[in-house]
Amino acid sequence: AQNHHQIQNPPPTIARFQQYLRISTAHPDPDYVSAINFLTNFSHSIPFLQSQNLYFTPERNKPLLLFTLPGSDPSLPSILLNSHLDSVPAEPSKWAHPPFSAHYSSDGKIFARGAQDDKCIGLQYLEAIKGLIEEKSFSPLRNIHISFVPDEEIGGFDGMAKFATSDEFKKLNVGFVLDEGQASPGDEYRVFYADRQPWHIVIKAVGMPGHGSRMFDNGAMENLMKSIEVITKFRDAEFDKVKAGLAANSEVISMNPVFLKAGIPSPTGFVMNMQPSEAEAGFDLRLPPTADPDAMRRRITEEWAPSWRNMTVEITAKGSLRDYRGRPLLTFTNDSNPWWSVFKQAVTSAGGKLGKPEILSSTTDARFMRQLGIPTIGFSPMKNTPILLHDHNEFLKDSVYLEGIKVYESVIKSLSSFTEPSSYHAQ
Ligand SMILES: CSCC[C@H](NC=O)C(=O)O
Ligand SMILES: [Zn+2]
Ligand SMILES: [Zn+2]
Repeated sequence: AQNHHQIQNPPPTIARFQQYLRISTAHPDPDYVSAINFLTNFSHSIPFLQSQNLYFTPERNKPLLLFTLPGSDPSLPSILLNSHLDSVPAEPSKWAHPPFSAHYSSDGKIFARGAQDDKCIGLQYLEAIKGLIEEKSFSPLRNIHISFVPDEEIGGFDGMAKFATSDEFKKLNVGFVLDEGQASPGDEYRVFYADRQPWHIVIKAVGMPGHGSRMFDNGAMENLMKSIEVITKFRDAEFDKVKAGLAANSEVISMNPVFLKAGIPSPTGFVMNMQPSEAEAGFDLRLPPTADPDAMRRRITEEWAPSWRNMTVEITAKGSLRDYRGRPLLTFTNDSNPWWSVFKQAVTSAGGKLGKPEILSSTTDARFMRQLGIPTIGFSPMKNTPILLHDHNEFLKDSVYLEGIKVYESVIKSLSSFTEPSSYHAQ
């Protein structure tokens, strides 16, 4: 039985989280303006915090909100805390509570699209800064920037991609970035040092059309089905490594069909006795940061879409696999990266434990900062929480949310006040 009791008088911190969650920034029609107004209003209660809106599209319909808390030594590289404003859509009829109602159940769960991905972290950054300033013992050395960016869920091309390559961004002199991670069902927080790189692949087959009763070679459907067989073998081999415990999901190459398009339409569906002369399939492929992209391209063109079988393929890499120096897009999580050590220590001293650093299965805006060579860690402090991003009934528990604010207070305090990477940068 579903719990329909709702907590009526939430504490202000939870009420603010609910308010942010009630603004629908779901695609395809995200209300960025209301989200930014809400965040800006809240920021007025935080002393010293400066804000600006940035626009990178000619229509100015995809605003980016940037807060800055000035440090006492602005010559040091700054830290950036990033979250995205947008969400994926939700199917309300499949949810126990409306996805934009932020229902607060009597067992402390806040249900909403975006509760985990990733409105929690955006507001937690601000709450942490507010908490630190109210304590009065907070005096950051470095500038702290907090960005709320549009369009992450659709690739970030009009959001973080444009911001990261802008003059405004360059002026921020960012030395270290925290971006979103994922919930952890266990006791340890998860932490991510790389994303996988998405490729969109569309394979097209052409072939002889003919009567549905005739058996002949080289029909478009037959050619596409042959490709799908080969691709399925590759997919199984990759997935078997995961099933055998030899690799994590995010350490292999994933390849999943996302659309099939063929057939001759008729008023009642498809013409059933004609073999079509064209057929098409789309795939979502994800490469771990150390994969060999050239070998992958060869495999696709030679084995999956061979021209001798009248096949063509379009491969669209949604970003790059290497940074501007030609190095894989990954952030070191060892002592060679002083930011990492400070971050880890700060989580620990707030009573948190970090799991083994992982590659993220999916793809975030972090890749645009790693592309610039800026160390970037994916981290959303949610432990003992089922992974519900992009799922029905996405929720976060109040206690987890509040504990996350404490973790960020510790992390922000440590990162903004340590000195070492000035020399690290200068060398
Ligand atoms: C083409 S980049 C797509 C980014 C997207 N991010 C979150 O889900 C993803 O599919 O991983
Ligand atoms: Zn996200
Ligand atoms: Zn997402």
